[in-house]
Amino acid sequence: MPRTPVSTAGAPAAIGPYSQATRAGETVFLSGQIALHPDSGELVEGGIRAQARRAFANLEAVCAAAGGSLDDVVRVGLYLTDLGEFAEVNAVMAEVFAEPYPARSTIGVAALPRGAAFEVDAVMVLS
Ligand SMILES: C=C(N)C(=O)O
Repeated sequence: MPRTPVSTAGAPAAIGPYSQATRAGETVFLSGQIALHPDSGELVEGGIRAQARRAFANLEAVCAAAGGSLDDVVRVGLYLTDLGEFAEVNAVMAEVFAEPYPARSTIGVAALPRGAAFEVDAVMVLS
C-alpha cells in the first residue's frame, strides 16, 4: 500500500527526512510534534503546559489536513524529558481530548529535538 504524505502550513515543517503524517488507507500515522510554532519554527516559551498545548495544536492541524480531527485519534505516544511534569501534561491532554480517550503510552526520555521538553505522536483512523 502506498504511503501518501500529509502536509500543512498549520503545523511546523518537518525538521528532518520525514512527513508530517502519512496516510495508508484510512489509517494516518502522525509524526511526533514538539512545541515549534508553525510560523516562526521556534520553540514556544512558557514551560511544559505551553509546550504541551502547542504540540497538541500542531497535531490537531495535521489531523485536520488529513481530513480528520482529534476525535479520530486512536492512539498517542507522549515523550517527556521530565516525568515530574506528567501531571501537567495529563491536565493539558484532558483539555484537548474528549472521552473516550485514545490509547496512550508515556515514555520518559533523555532528550528531544530542539531542546523540547515534550513530544506527541499519534495514529488516527478516518471514519
Ligand atoms: C520532530 C520530529 N518528529 C523528528 O525530528 O522526528
